Amino acid sequence: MELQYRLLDPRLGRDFPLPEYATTGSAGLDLRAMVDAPLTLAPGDTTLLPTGLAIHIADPAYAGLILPRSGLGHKHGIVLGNLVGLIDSDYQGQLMVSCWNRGRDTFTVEPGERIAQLVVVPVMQVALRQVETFTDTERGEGGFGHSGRH
Ligand SMILES: O=c1ccn([C@H]2C[C@H](O)[C@@H](COP(=O)(O)OP(=O)(O)OP(=O)(O)O)O2)c(=O)[nH]1
Ligand SMILES: [Mg+2]
Repeated sequence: MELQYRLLDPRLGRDFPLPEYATTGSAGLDLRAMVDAPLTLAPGDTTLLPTGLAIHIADPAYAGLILPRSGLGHKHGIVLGNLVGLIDSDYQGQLMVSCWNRGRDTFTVEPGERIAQLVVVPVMQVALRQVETFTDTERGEGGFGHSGRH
């Protein structure tokens, strides 16, 4: 599908590549930290990073998810302050990345660095209908380890 975007930072597409799928099978588009200068993130700190990009998904049957990059998350402890960012289909503002250094070392975010990734996923909006009881299932209300560990 086509996704409309607006460039909010002139460096995108000039000094830094526009978001693109790295391979034909990639699910995510990398988002860049469009900070003016290197930004130091002490262990435990969280900062909101601009991406220089706005998207308008438009169709309520889709949403965007902002996810960590696995290399940054695993090796450097750089994940998202909100764990996962949810981008509504009617959101037209700048995509922002809540960047959390959950690691033990200081991390410096460089201008234009790929800091997170955007995945567009199908979504189903539901019609809520209140009932008094549900049709029985094998699981019923069992959860949270109810089926054991192994
Ligand atoms: O990582 C994120 C998460 C959200 N957003 C934007 C897009 C999203 O559509 C909007 C609202 O997000 P959400 O509904 O998760 O936040 P909220 O705290 O409920 O804010 P609101 O009251 O604006 O819905 O903020 C981002 O840019 N980055
Ligand atoms: Mg909300």
